[in-house]
Amino acid sequence: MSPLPPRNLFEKIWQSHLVQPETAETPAVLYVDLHLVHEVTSPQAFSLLRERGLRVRKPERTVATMDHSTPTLPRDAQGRFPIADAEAAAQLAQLEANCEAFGVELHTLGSERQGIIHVIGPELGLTLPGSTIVCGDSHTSTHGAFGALAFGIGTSEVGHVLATQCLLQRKPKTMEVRVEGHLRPGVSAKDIILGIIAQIGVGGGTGHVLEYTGSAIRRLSMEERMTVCNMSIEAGARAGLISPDDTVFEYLRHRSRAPQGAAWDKALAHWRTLPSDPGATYDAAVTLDASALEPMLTYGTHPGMGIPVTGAVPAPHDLADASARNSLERALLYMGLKPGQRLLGQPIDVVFIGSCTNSRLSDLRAAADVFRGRKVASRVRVLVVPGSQEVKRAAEAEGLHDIFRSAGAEWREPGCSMCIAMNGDQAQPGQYVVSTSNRNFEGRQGKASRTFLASPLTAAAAAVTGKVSDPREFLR
Ligand SMILES: CC(C)[C@H](C(=O)O)[C@@H](O)C(=O)O
Ligand code: SF4
Repeated sequence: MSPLPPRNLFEKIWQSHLVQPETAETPAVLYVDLHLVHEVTSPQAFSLLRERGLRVRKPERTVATMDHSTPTLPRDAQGRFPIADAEAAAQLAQLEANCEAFGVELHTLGSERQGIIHVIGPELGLTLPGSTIVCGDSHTSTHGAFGALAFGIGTSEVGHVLATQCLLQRKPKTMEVRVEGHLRPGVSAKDIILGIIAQIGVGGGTGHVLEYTGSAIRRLSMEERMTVCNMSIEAGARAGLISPDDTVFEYLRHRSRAPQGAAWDKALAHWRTLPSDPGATYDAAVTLDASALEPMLTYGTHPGMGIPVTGAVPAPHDLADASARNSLERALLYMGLKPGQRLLGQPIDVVFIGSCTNSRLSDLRAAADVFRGRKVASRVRVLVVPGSQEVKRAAEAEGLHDIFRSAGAEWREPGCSMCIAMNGDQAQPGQYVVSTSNRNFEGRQGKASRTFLASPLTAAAAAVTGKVSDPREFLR
């Protein structure tokens, strides 16, 4: 008997969840282990079930939270949540009613485990290696950090999954993204992923599932791995994942919803079979040298427009391709930046530390290290928004909130907040925001606002100087 050909992690998960293979006419049918739900992309999906008289196929494999439209200010004197507008209020009320009617677990506003969906899934121990996870949200790729195959899906697919616990999907291709070498001080996981996207472009991963490999990835903590996988979608990829190892298993051990006792031992034995086999191949491959990376900053209006923070903005006339030249010209006009300009010293107005990319405890600690004993620059507004109630409690237990507040930053309640500005937390027209989130699209953080994406360290450095700064000058 000939041995099985080596398989990569994606192929193993795909094959073990395949209900029906794809044909020329129909996509594959894939079983979904975990369906995560939030208020923005679920209302129409639940309406679809109502119209058809369907129930949720597996409520026990469906978990919802409120995150996008939730206020990050506490209850007012009357005990009411300061919800931004009628639309936000309607979304939140609908999710509550839908979860109640369909028997879905909901982490409602103000409850103990509420937070950004991609922060609470891992925290609760719901995100497991080798599983398939979907959510009506593009940053579902975050869960790939655990060696799960995690897809962002659209609202109609949310309806399909609610009704059937299955997803129709064409088989993606695979791409190995190998990152070797040691990160230098002041360079973080966020800089790795901004570096990768700057290299391969916002379309570089299209049609592929990325598997991040290499010694630099192996050394990352669980939270850092989530930062990297989170932005896979910004490279155009269908998903991003990392073969699971002891870092993953140690993170999950004793999480409330992870398997316990004998079930844990059994799960662990299975998880150890998941990593890509030696000799496994991919449809494409790229490499990045972590030791050559510098702290990164985006200068434009998509996440691929990134440069080292010490670098100069590229000039449109240097680009041969007309459409690339046009898009750069447009981006620089929007951003109010000049070709060839250095970004160091560029004045900024707002700093946002939060989002499913960088709102976990280690992110807040990195920022707090810069703020400790320093003040936010005058006229700069700083919002620090933990990713979940659990992150908030943990940060407060070690006094991080005091550090932020003494520096002059606002310490908020958990949610998506100024990552997408759906809850009223927004920058003003023309303002420059250094943001630890994942998208710098036009108007995303407020009408006509301008976003520089960066790591928590780089964002905090800008907060205390009032301008784009090299975070390496603030290392202690
Ligand atoms: C609102 C939601 C559908 C959206 C997404 O899919 O990613 C949001 O989370 C975002 O980050 O832009
Ligand atoms: S934090 Fe931002 S990127 Fe993440 S789910 Fe919320 S809006 Fe989307």
